[in-house]
Formats: sequence, structure tokens, C-alpha cells
Amino acid sequence: MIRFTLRVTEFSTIVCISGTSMPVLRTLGKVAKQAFMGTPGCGCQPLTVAVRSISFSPRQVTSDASFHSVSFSETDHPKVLITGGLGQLGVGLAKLLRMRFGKNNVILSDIRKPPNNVFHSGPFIYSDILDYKNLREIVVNNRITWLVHYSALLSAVGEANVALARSVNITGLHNILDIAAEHGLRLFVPSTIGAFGPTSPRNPTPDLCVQRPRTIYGVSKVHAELMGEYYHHRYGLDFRCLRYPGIISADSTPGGGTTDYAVQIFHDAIKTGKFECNLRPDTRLPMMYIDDCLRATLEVMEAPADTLSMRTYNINAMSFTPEELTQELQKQMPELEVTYEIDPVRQVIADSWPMNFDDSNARKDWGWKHDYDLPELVQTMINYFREETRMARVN
Ligand SMILES: NC(=O)c1ccc[n+]([C@@H]2O[C@H](COP(=O)([O-])OP(=O)(O)OC[C@H]3O[C@@H](n4cnc5c(N)ncnc54)[C@H](O)[C@@H]3O)[C@@H](O)[C@H]2O)c1
Ligand SMILES: C[C@@H](O)[C@H](N)C(=O)O
Repeated sequence: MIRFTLRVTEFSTIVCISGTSMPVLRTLGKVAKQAFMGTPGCGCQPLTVAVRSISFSPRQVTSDASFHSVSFSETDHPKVLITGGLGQLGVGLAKLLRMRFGKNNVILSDIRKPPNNVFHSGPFIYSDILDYKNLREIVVNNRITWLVHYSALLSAVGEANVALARSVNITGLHNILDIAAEHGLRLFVPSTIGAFGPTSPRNPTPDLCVQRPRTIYGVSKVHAELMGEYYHHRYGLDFRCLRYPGIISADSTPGGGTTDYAVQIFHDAIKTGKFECNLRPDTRLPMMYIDDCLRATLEVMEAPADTLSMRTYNINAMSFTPEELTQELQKQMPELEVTYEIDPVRQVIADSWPMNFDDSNARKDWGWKHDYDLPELVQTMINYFREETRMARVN
């Protein structure tokens, strides 16, 4: 059941979650009349009042009091919170941001226990994005100015648990949006090639086109793009979003997506010289090395607002099939054997996703440029694993 009422000063929703009639009362508190009306030009209004009023607790300050106290000046270092930070991308992003802004200015968070090396590398905090008050407390107490929202269930895992994916990817995002808007944060939410579907143009896929994904993951990411842009226009939220391709990394493992094969092949090739691929050999998907992805994220977060003609951009680096990746690997490991055992769930998803991504707007607006094409990616990954194997033998 969804009940939705909207007045100039307030709106409330009651949402039904996971098939259980669990009412979640949301009050988006007093919205200034002029914000509702919008302005000429960019159509943005600075947020002058809280978007969600909450019950008062001694450990929290009122929304009005906290909003102006944490405003971000361009001359200061941002104070960054990363949600879902223990996945494939978060630890690497924290490392990059800490090099730039200082170790203590970047807080990693997740619902899992961090490994020792991560725990000792900088601030870590437990944060469940479904716990709105706890999230708010973390933002207020740590004077957070940038929020990077990485928590999500990815495409394959999401199809296996739709109710949880809906909750984490959609309800969690609502919490993040309200907290970011209320506290004047700069908010980064990644989207994905998975935000497109079988009716989108696939080769290449432009920024603006039909988006009718057939996975809960894709649906939740289109929702995130639209809600973020809506909050930007309606409340002046500084929302920034990149649609990532499949990301390939050596020192972190993927969390259950359709593009995971392109990481696993390196592990198996080095360990056993054999790999069983769960996608057809001719399945073409856009991919990117993690260093390019994390650098793009920092660059778009630092881009002056007036360079951003849009708030959601495709970014691209390379595009290949399992067969092409295998051939590139075999240049250095001719003995590598690849067989195919197709996973029908992942194959249907991959067949509905872009084959090539058009990222010309990102290149034009804020100077996006990738460093790694397929040969550099393969060389870098192999070097990493060979060095790791060598070190393991030495120790
Ligand atoms: N890795 C990729 O190839 C890729 C590509 C496109 C977009 N993205 C996006 O980038 C982001 C990060 O991706 P990733 O690969 O690191 O994902 P991941 O699956 O590896 O990690 C996600 C993290 O979210 C955490 N999480 C789950 N439920 C949570 C909750 N209730 N509260 C807080 N944290 C919770 C998990 O513990 C996990 O550590 C995601 O939003 C993803 O959609 C990733
Ligand atoms: C593409 C991306 O969003 C993720 N790696 C997935 O396959 O689900």
C-alpha cells in the first residue's frame, strides 16, 4: 500500500516493505514555499529547511540547527563518509580520498566487520543505511560534508533477494537523500550500465535514452538517478552521479554482479591456469579498471558545479567480450584454458545491458579521460597477481 499526499508545506508517505504491511511514516517537514515554486535558470533552490522532521532525541540536534553549522567551504577539506565501504570499491576510494584530504577526513562505514588492515588504515564506523537516526547522528557528530553512497545489492545478488535489494537500494537511498539534503552535503551515488535495459540503444548507449531495466538492481539505480536529480532541482541538493561500467580490481573482490567474471578470470588464471566463464564468449560489456573509476569519482566530486550540465553521466574506458579478454590474457599465459558454463540469470541480464557506453558529455563537461585500455588492464592485473604469488613464496 502506498499513500502519498503533497501540500506546499508538507508531504507524508506510508510505504509497504517486503510484502509485510510495515508502515514507514515519513514526514518531509516544512518545505519553503519558494523552493516548491523553483526558480528560473538552473531551477535550483538552496535548501533552507529540513526535508524530513524527526522525533527529537538528546543525542541529536534539531534539523534547523544542524543545517547551517556544517556548510562546506571550498577552501576546507571535505569531511567524507563512505557507506557500504567494505565492498569492491570502498576501501580503494577511501585510500585515494585520504591521500588527498587527510586520513582522518575520510570515514569508511559498513555493516560488516572490517579486516585488520582496513580497521587500522583510518576511521571506520558501523553504519546500517536503513537506520536513519544512526546515519543522521554520524553525519552530525562528524561534521560530514561529502557523502559517497556505495551500499547496494548488485545485479545477480539482487535477483536472488529482491525484497532485500528493494529495501537496501531504494529505502536506504531515501534515507541518504533526506540526510544529505537536510545537512547540505555534496552527495555521490554511483549508477551503472545496469540502469539500461533491452529497449535502450546498446551500441553505443548515450546518457539520455529509454531506460527500462529488467533487474531490481537496474530499477533501483534508475530510481536513484531520478530521485537525486529531483532533490537537486527541488531542494538544491548537490547530487552527483556516474554510471560505472563493470569494474575490475585486483585487491578487492566483486559483490555478486554480472560482470564479476572479468575479475575472477585473473584469480583463476594465475592459480590454476583454468577458468570456467558464466557468460557466452561473445558477450560484450563496458568495463573499467578500478583506478580510473575511483579517479573519475573524485574528479566529478571536485568539478565546479557550473561545469556540470547534467547530474548523471556515463563514464567509459573499454568494452570487451570474454573471448577478447581471454585472447589478451593468453598473450602472456598461452597455456590458459577457458571453458563456458552459462549462468542463464547473468546471461539474460548481460544481454540487456549496453555493449558500448557513450561518455562524450563527461569528457566535454569536466574533462573525463580514462588511462587504462584492455592491454594495460591485463598487464596491471597480471603484474599484481604475479607479485602477490612471489611474495607468498618468499614468506
Ligand atoms: N563494482 C562494480 O562493478 C560496480 C559497477 C557499477 C556500479 N557499482 C556501484 O558502486 C557501488 C559500490 O559497489 P561495490 O562493487 O563496492 O559493491 P559491493 O557489493 O562489493 O559492496 C556493497 C557493500 O554494501 C554493504 N551493505 C549492504 N547492505 C548494507 C546496509 N544495509 N547498510 C550499509 N551497508 C550495506 C555491503 O556490506 C557491502 O560491503 C554500488 O552502489 C554499486 O551499485 C559498482
Ligand atoms: C555493472 C555493475 O553494476 C555490477 N558489477 C554488476 O554486474 O552488477
